[in-house]
Amino acid sequence: MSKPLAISMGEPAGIGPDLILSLYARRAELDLPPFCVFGHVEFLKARAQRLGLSLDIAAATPAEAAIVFPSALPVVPVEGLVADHPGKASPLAAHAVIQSIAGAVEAVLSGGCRGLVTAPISKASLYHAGFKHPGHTEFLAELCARGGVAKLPVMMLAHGKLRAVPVTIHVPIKDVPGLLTKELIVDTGRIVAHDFKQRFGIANPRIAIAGLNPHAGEGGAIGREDLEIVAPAVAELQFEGIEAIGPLPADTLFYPAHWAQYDAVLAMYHDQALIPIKTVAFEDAVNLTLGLPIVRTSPDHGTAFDLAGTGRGSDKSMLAAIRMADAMTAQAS
Ligand SMILES: NC(=O)c1ccc[n+]([C@@H]2O[C@H](COP(=O)([O-])OP(=O)(O)OC[C@H]3O[C@@H](n4cnc5c(N)ncnc54)[C@H](O)[C@@H]3O)[C@@H](O)[C@H]2O)c1
Ligand SMILES: N[C@H](C(=O)O)[C@H](O)COP(=O)(O)O
Repeated sequence: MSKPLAISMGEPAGIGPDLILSLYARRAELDLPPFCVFGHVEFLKARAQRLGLSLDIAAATPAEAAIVFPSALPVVPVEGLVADHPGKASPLAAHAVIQSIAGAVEAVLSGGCRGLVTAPISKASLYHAGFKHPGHTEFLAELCARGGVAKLPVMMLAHGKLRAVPVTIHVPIKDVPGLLTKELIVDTGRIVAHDFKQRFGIANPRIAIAGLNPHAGEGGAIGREDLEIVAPAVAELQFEGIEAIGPLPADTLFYPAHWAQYDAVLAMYHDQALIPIKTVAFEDAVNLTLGLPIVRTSPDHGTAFDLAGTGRGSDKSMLAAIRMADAMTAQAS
């Protein structure tokens, strides 16, 4: 019997539980691999009823999940309070949201599950409850840390061959130039090269590296970071044998004939990477974390509070996240 994927339930007031339930309802038609949700049985039953989905939902351990999956949605119970109030996020749910992620990660690290798919969290609600991490990406690095030392987590959004990696992630835009260092770009490029080889079978990925400033600084006339930080990082990666190209002007990097020459684009900040891919592939792109000892995928969208509990949200990106995690961990099933 194959090992299940672990799915964290995400923000209970958001769209994540809806997508998990609607995909589970179509498991046979979609030929889905077995998965278990780290969450609350009663909450998921209430949401399924609200959505008009007639499903069996049962508490299970990861070891039982693959057997239970054909007849009932397996739920690994987590601690904490969760109520079915779509669109109305409460910091009271934060403990359960965090326990869901932590439990799912532990199940993958211990070998009970083969990969992690996370449903969207409400970052503002978690911050309000004292959560210290900017998002999943950074929290996962801490959960996977060995010997107290967390590795650099790398965010990548992917749709087909279009893959974009922000070097700085969840930070204020005013802080980006100060946080951008040659070492950070080189470390990110190394992790991308390593994980492409290990997880995607691409031995020598071509990595385009965007400039920070308009026109990649125009020879230093429009900001010096491209000359003094990005270009030396590209040179260092090339010296190490990694096919890095740049700094390239970011505004023209994402027209199809351009990015299609590369396996990944390293962008200097969050929106430089995410706007192009969410613009062309919002319903289909997947968010992955590289640099971890586990496979983690997620849909590319957030909690969509305006759609939670309505059944009108698209489950395509969540489906793509499950399929990608399944494909990346097939050998472990
Ligand atoms: N992986 C994650 O955990 C993750 C990812 C992105 C955003 N977020 C969080 O989600 C919250 C809301 O963020 P936001 O409003 O910027 O982005 P959002 O993606 O939740 O919503 C943006 C717009 O896209 C629509 N949308 C989102 N998902 C959809 C779907 N599946 N089908 C149809 N339409 C959909 C929404 O209705 C809304 O109009 C924030 O707290 C943010 O931090 C979490
Ligand atoms: N930056 C991501 C996005 O907009 O899609 C999102 O915030 C998710 O980040 P985490 O996976 O770190 O929660």
